[in-house]
Amino acid sequence: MKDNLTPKAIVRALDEHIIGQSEAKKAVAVALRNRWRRQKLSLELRDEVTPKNILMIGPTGCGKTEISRRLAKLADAPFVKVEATKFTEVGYVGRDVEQIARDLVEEAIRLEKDRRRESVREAASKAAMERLLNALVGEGASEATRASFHQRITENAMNETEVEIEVEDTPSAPMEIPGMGGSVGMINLSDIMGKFGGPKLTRRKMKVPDAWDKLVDEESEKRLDQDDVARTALANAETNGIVFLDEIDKIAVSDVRGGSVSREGVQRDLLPLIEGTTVATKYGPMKTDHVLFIASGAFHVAKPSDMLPELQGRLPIRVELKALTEADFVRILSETRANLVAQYKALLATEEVAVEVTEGAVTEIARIAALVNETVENIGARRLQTVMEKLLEELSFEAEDRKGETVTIDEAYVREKLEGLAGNADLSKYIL
Ligand SMILES: Nc1ncnc2c1ncn2[C@@H]1O[C@H](COP(=O)(O)OP(=O)(O)OP(=O)(O)O)[C@@H](O)[C@H]1O
Repeated sequence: MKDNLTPKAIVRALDEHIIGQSEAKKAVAVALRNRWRRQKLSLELRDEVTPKNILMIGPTGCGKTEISRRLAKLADAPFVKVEATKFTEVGYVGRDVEQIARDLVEEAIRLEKDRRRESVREAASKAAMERLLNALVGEGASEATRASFHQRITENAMNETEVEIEVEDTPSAPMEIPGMGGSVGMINLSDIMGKFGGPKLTRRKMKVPDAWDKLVDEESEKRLDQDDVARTALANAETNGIVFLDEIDKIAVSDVRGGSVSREGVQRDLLPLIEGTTVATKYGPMKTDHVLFIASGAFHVAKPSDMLPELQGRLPIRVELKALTEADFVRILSETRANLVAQYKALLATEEVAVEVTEGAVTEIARIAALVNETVENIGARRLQTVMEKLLEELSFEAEDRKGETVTIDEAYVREKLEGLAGNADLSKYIL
């Protein structure tokens, strides 16, 4: 983690994307900084300092996931989101919660590979191009022919051409080893194959751009030190991993139909993971002691005190997030980086349609989104997405006929497209 990511710097960075919710931002910023601080301690003390996990309480669509995801991105930390209710489904067995740790490691592997691919990209691209050219013109072709095909490929002139290349067989779905139960026994067939005489090769026909991607991928993989990737990723998951446990309130409440046992069961199963345990993964054992858990829920029905006392104790930091208001919606649409308005503008600009959205239009969009949330169902800022999509539906479809035009979206435009829908609860239920 970068030294300059102080709590204040983290909050500032989050402010660029998320409106309000300052209490939650502060809490996650401190939690993240504490990890950096922990790394500075003596080994003896370092082991004693465990993360202070966070419980976020707030209605749907108010920024709980977004804050956590952005935090992880900022820190380059492996992040997984899990719905706690997933484990109450039929067929659930206690050990399934360990899959969370395995997913975290997989995510860490993905991050680590992405990071390292950059350094092998040049060599991998070169080798991939050689293989692609061999497949297209044969190994014996003259330098001139190769050069001419090379140029056509890079100029996208061969995007529709099909080519047959020899590639590693992509692994089929993981195979379960009978008797080992749950996902512990999930072993990838290709992992076994890899251990016995290298991967299987097959010939496959595909379009040139797909072949290119596949070959670059293979050539990059070859150049990565897989053992070192696994070692680094495992350590990264252990010290920097963040798990977002959504809908924790849904497993806290008792169920009159007898679901309470399994819900309490899930809480019990989650406990060791949060307290710190060692989970077997395909890259080696992973300790969960220092993983940061952010649990979240609306807690409309259940209260945090309905959770098992041990679990409550493991989520010592409580923050409340507020429901978003019409004024927040205006700010989300105009102040956040890469906001929805900017996104639609950029998308339509690719078709040479210039879109201008007036301040009045933004206010009106926010008003309608808040109105529909109030009359139909409050889904928070997610409503902005459905409203914006509806507003621009027609223009998005007809863009090809409006090349070169500038379209101004003002208050009247928004009213014309949306007012009838917003005023009618039945209609907006289906359409907005
Ligand atoms: N405070 C906010 N500022 C900016 N955008 C927000 C804010 N809250 C939510 N959003 C946007 O709304 C969408 C949904 O938000 P998010 O995923 O954080 O919901 P949530 O609070 O985690 O709800 P749930 O518990 O239902 O998952 C995201 O696309 C996010 O960008």
